Amino acid sequence: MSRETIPVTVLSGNLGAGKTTVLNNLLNTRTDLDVAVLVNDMGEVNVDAERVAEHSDISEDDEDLIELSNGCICCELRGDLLDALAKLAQAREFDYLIIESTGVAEPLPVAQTLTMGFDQGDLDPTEFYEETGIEVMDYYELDTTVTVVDAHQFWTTFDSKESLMDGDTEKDLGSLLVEQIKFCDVLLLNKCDLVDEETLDEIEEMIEVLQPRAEIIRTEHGTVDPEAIVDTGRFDFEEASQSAGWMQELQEPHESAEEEHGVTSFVFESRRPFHPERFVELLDEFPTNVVRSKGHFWLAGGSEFGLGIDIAGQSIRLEPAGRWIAALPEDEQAQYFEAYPDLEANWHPEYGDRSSRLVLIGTEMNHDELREDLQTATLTDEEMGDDWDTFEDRFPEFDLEPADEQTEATEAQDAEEVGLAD
Ligand SMILES: Nc1nc2c(ncn2[C@@H]2O[C@H](COP(=O)(O)OP(=O)(O)OP(=O)(O)O)[C@@H](O)[C@H]2O)c(=O)[nH]1
Repeated sequence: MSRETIPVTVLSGNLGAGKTTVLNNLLNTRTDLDVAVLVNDMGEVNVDAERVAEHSDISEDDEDLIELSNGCICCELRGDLLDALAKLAQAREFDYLIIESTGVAEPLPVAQTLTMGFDQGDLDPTEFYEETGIEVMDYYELDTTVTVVDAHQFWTTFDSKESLMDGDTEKDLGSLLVEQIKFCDVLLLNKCDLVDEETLDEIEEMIEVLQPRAEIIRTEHGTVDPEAIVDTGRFDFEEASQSAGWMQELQEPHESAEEEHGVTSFVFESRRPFHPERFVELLDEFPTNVVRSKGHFWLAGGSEFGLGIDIAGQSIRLEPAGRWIAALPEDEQAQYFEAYPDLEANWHPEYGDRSSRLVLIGTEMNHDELREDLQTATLTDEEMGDDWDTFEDRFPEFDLEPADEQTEATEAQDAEEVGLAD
């Protein structure tokens, strides 16, 4: 396949709607396209990029996977986005680009950045651009904008708008959802497995009012025919640039996601395991303004493997996140030490690589308080010396096969949607 410009699909959608799931499904569906991926994440740790690397053929060291972390490509990282794309196109040839934006990204400014390059009112030219003069439009062409909507969380997120209507001009996740719905060529109404038919019809009616133009596709677990979102040719610059928001967006200076939506993120890291009972209690009462949390953690008593955690709104999903390197046979450990030179520096003499790392994203979060709550759910000095198997444990049991027989497929089957409160 050869063309003058590389077509681009941009995936947007609220926090936890299923963008990474859609992307991974797409990458695992064979097409004749050589696809490159750019993943943007709010946190300083790009968990989404890690999950793409884990669940598809693309690895994190691969030049096909570009990560932009610690900010949002619709606001403070617009210049970085342009630089990264220009450098990527210069470095290698590929057929198609997919961009996964953060859950707080507005698709309209992302589309403007891709179609107008540095020619936007408030975007300062970067050093790279000053030196090379390369414009993103020399290489790329926006093909399809896709918004993934979480059907299960739809009304909760949508209604959160009403509480802020009383003269409060600050934008909230509800208005962000509306913006994401309004600006797209294809809308994937995802998580349909969690919602009854009647509710789905109601949601669709509302979406059609907000967005009469887009194709709406109902999906479960992000499964969609690639042809519906890749190389559709649906994005129309003329039409988009005449939309009410386009000019307004160009005239207003961009605020960061934090200023505009009150969204912040932070990373919690610990080299101590979580206490199974206290951590469950914390998750049962998890503050509702933590909209999204993802990462992996170490649970006292679970010395073999880490657990992946994925909280999106009210749903908590846990799955084995792979065996600790410290739990592998010595010859396999040696291979990891060779491949990852940094591993040794972070190796604990007794516990090896066992640790927890969670990214939390939310609105108006009190970082110190949350950090302290999480800290309190890890073992105390005294408990570190106790027999960890005697702690009460309400976490689901996961059986992993012996290390050498373990496959990604069996890990995926082991994922459990949990209601820990039950
Ligand atoms: N039941 C159900 N769960 C889903 C579906 N799609 C995705 N999920 C789960 O929802 C959670 C969030 O999915 P992601 O793909 O990470 O969502 P995202 O939009 O990339 O999230 P952010 O990058 O944080 O904005 C994960 O635990 C998924 O496994 C679905 O259709 N049904």
